[in-house]
Amino acid sequence: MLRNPVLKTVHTTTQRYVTRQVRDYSRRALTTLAFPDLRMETMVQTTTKHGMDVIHDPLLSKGTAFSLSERERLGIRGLVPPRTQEMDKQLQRIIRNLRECRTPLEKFIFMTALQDRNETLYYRLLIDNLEELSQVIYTPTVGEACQRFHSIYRRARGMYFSTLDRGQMAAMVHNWPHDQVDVIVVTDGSRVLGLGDLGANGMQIPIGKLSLYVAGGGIRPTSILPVVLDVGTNNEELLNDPLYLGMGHRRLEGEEYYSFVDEWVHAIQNRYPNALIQFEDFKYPHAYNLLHKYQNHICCFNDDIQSTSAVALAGVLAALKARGKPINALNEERIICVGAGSAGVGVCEGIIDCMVEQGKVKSREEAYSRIWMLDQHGLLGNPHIGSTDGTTPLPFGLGDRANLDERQLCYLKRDMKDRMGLEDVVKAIKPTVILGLSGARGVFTEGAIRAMAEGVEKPVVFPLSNPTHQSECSAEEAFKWTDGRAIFASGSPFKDVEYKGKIRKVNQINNAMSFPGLGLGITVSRASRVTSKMFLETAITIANMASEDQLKSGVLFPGVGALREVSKEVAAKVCEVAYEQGLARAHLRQGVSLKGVIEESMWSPEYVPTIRIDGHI
Ligand SMILES: NC(=O)C1=CN([C@@H]2O[C@H](COP(=O)(O)OP(=O)(O)OC[C@H]3O[C@@H](n4cnc5c(N)ncnc54)[C@H](OP(=O)(O)O)[C@@H]3O)[C@@H](O)[C@H]2O)C=CC1
Ligand SMILES: CC(=O)C(=O)O
Ligand SMILES: [Mg+2]
Repeated sequence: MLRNPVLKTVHTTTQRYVTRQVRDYSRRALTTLAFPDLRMETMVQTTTKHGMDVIHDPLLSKGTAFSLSERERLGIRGLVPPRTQEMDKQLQRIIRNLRECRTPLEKFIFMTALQDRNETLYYRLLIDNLEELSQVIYTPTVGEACQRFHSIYRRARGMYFSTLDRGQMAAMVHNWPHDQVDVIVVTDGSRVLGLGDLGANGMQIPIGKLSLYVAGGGIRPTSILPVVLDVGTNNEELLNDPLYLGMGHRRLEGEEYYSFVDEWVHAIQNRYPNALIQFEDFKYPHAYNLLHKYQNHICCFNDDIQSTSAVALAGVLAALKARGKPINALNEERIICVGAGSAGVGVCEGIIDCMVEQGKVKSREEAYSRIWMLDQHGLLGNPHIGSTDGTTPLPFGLGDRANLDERQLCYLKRDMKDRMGLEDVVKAIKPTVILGLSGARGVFTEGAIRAMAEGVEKPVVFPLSNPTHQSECSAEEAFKWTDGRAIFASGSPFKDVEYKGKIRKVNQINNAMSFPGLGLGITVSRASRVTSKMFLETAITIANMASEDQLKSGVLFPGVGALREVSKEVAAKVCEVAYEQGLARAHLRQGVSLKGVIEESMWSPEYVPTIRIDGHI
């Protein structure tokens, strides 16, 4: 009889399926530690494949590392070079070849080819060189890879649902070859990083994000699913490019759009009811509308809104600590946010939630008064100031600000002139923190940052837009304009800067620091929903990870190189919240250490000692 509560609750399916799960080497740790009833010490993976099919399956292939007896058993004797070479030798060769690639895009193509040949080796290489290679498979290079997707396309990965597939999605989801999917990243490609509408080319984003789930969060490579919802594109260049691989029509909008997404959500829910769905790079306001539509009904979140908010809040809290202030003094900050879209509003909502939670503001309205928000027209201010009748009380006519929605209107400053430029806003309010989520290169001007630096000893300057060339300012500019005093973080990596003979530390604030841990925590606890408390606690967890010495030197929290460590901490906190909020469906035995379970649950890229054909001994 099956007594594993996770398998019992989650997979109300056949004995054959459950047995396959338990035999899966990569789940061994989870079932062993959390659920000793199902202790399986097997080191064997079975397959129905044979010969070349084994070698060409990236999830099975060991390349040159197949042992002689395995080669015999799997019918691949003579199909690979004779000398058995273990992973360390393979890594040496791969790294040598990778270093010979001349451009970041060549490295990207090289990494993709490796992933297509041998996923175990791909993830080993990625984990061992996470800081360097995250810049290849993720931001900034992934941006160029998306722009060039239709030119560099080689091999299928992930699933596409297009307008050709209306009415077919429920059947189509069964084309995906894996019965268990834990994490899905889905985009409609409408706002890819700061690069705009890239249509179906956006597929590289879910693929890159999911690689980080595996490498940084220990999610199994067989349990991830990258998805593009191809609802068309409004990108003229792509529409006119004969090599473009997506649908050649303009984007669906309105009811047609939302019913398309709804069909997909239902189809996915039907096949993978427990999978975590991450909405990624949907343009504003679709991003918010979809989040609000689904967040209380399925296990989902929006990465740009929510996990960006967690990691940006972590950065701001850690910056308070670096300035010697307690983290519950957030309400004393004066914050400018340049960008009033999904990420800008999402990040500011997270800051507001935190101020309210800290109890130092009397109301949510008071918290809003601490944040000044700008969009591409300038400050969200009072359109009546400066007119002949500057005293007309709002909301009687917002003029051409009427397009702002209720989320953005909360930040509107009735006592300040609408559309003030950044430098004027800085001079008027003397900010302590400036956040960039605009996707617009260079909007943190020299004048604005210099003016900010006059009013605060340690200005917190976070240009968070991606990829690098869309950043609101560079690290070098920020340190130069603040005379080296900035506490700096960017969305894509910059190198540390030497200014006046001293190394100034650059931090990376990217949602990649939070979503792998979140996904791990959700998967281990089998939480049914993702809640705002999970993001708040994620932020506090990350904010508390740097040592005093690191904070003093300008390091706010560990970098991408330490992502697995960060993910363990985040996952433990997310699990804790899931149990506290009654959302967890995996039963933990009394006395079991949560961190221990999480650590043992993390998939690690090692070749399974023995691969065998199903049914053979
Ligand atoms: N570091 C990280 O982890 C993350 C970074 N990001 C980055 O944030 C950026 C924005 O993403 P997102 O919010 O989803 O995009 P949206 O398109 O939803 O929002 C962009 C916002 O920026 C405003 N904007 C555009 N140009 C300017 C300008 N010149 N000056 C001031 N504001 C401007 C827009 O104003 P208007 O509405 O008037 O057009 C809009 O409010 C992207 O570059 C993305 O890469 C996003 C998520 C995570
Ligand atoms: C990092 C990320 O999700 C973005 O720039 O959109
Ligand atoms: Mg994104």
